[in-house]
Amino acid sequence: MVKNAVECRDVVVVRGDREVLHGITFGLRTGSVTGLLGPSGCGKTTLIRAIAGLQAKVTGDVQVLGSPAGTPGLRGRIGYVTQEPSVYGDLTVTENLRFFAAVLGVGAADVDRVIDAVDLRSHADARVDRLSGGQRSRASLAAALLGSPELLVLDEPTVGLDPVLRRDLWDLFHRLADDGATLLVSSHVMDEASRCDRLLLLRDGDLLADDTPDALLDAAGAVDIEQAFLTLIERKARTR
Ligand SMILES: Nc1ncnc2c1ncn2[C@@H]1O[C@H](COP(=O)(O)OP(=O)(O)OP(=O)(O)O)[C@@H](O)[C@H]1O
Repeated sequence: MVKNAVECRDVVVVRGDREVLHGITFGLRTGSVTGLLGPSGCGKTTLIRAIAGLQAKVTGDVQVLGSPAGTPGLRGRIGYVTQEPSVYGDLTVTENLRFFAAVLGVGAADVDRVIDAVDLRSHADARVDRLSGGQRSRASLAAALLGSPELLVLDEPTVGLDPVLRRDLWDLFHRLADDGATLLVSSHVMDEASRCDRLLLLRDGDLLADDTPDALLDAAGAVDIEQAFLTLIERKARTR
């Protein structure tokens, strides 16, 4: 088994005529939940897309499950949830999942498993365009869970969810990691940080920190991750 599910080395990404990631290096340990945190526009989606193999103009090295990102054989081994719902509005939750299961060549039994995993059983027969925003994003997450991918890259999966659902989803992420999956979960909500095994703090395309939540708090002498983030920014500004 590869020890790190993802290895990024000196990753630079240009979008339009701007460099938006400036040389990012980190690894994601197999079987862990890593939070990718940082303010809007700092490059979280871009980094996730680079790992999913969907981002143009990437230089440096992005290794995913032992192969370069974007290698065709990786497709069925990665679950990627974008910020936009990736399910069809005019189909029910179950119809969507049966369709994606067929595309992936995954058995129908998996459809029931993922519906229960995201707690959508009561809306399994509802059309997706009649679901709330949070229910729709859970339907997208369910689609990404089909086939039990080894790596899950989730772009802000908990936006718009109430605290109980957010807690349930984080519990699900940890259960998946306990079963061996590796998860990278982006968020701009700093209070989600404590739920992660490890954190990547991104700012303006640079990696400010790569550590456990506790180690980050200790290093910054902070009581919460938001304060730790601000302390790290101030320290970085002083060393410039
Ligand atoms: N299609 C694009 N063309 C050019 N620049 C882009 C494009 N998409 C994003 N960018 C720029 O790349 C930078 C990083 O964007 P990205 O979407 O990765 O940030 P983010 O941290 O995910 O933000 P958010 O939390 O708001 O989703 C931003 O400055 C953004 O303006």
